[in-house]
Amino acid sequence: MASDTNFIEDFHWLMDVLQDIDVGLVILNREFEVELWNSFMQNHSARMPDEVLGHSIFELFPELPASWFKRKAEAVFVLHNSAFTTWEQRPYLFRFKSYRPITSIAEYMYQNSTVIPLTDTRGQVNHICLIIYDVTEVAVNRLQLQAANAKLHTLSRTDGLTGLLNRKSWETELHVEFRRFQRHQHGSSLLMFDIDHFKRVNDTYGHPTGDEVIRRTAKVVKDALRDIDVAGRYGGEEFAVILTDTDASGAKVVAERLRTTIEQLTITHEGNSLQFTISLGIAELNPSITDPGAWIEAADRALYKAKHAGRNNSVIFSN
Ligand SMILES: Nc1nc2c(ncn2[C@@H]2O[C@H](COP(=O)(O)OP(=O)(O)OP(=O)(O)O)[C@@H](O)[C@H]2O)c(=O)[nH]1
Repeated sequence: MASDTNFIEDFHWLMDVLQDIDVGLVILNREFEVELWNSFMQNHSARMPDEVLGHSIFELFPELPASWFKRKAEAVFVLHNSAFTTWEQRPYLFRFKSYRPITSIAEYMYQNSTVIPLTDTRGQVNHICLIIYDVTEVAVNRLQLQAANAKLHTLSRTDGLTGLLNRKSWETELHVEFRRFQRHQHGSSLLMFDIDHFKRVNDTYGHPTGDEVIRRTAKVVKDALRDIDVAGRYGGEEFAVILTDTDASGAKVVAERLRTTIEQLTITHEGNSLQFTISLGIAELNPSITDPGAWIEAADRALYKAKHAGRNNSVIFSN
């Protein structure tokens, strides 16, 4: 008799603990009807046990992917092994709102979950227990770190003033394009251009206006190019563009479009109003260009010719 009383007391204590524990506990039968619903589940779903007990979990929570969950649960019923799902595989099983203050960026509670088999006195598994862990803090920290790393990666590749690729990452792209040419021998051209008499812009209007001229030039480049073209800020007021699948005559069309757009641009900055021009050099890749450095040199030589021919024009490289 005493041991019966102890057993009942132990059982009640155990139930109290399970009710109040800070993880979600749900017991389901073979029909996926809820047989236990602890206070964690109650609080986060705002559904009382009498609303859920005896009802199918899929009818109660349509967001729970039924066929996926049944497959997972079936393995637990049959093999008697536990199954684990992380928030990275599925952010949540139950769409509970996230209330934690530090996690304002998480609208919903991120969850890990385990499904464990419940063996009866005959050694059979006719019930499973679904355990839900709130891992919102871990998930949000991880996601913030990933976002910060992605941002850092982008920042390390781009030029702060213009948002174009910086010289180092642009040169990496040039090497990639050069290797692609060696394999496929497709047409590919390099455009290098430089703002004419830029020193005068700085000297006349000041450095901030000079910076604005560089920024606006970069914007013209971004607006004028196709997504596959790769533009970079090569130096102070020098820009470089890889025009993929473009021969010299195609590159000349792009160059002239850039040149005339910039020629027609009027920049107004800090009370200054000014116009400016650019000079461009074009070099189409051909088998006599044996490395990326020689390709840049060819475009640079064409640019030099454009400068010496009076500026505000574009020149195609020829030996
Ligand atoms: N405002 C500003 N000026 C820069 C920046 N980077 C380089 N410069 C200036 O750009 C000027 C380049 O002058 P030069 O190389 O003599 O060429 P230029 O005056 O454009 O003359 P040409 O190229 O021969 O037409 C220098 O005065 C640099 O100080 C920058 O980020 N911002």
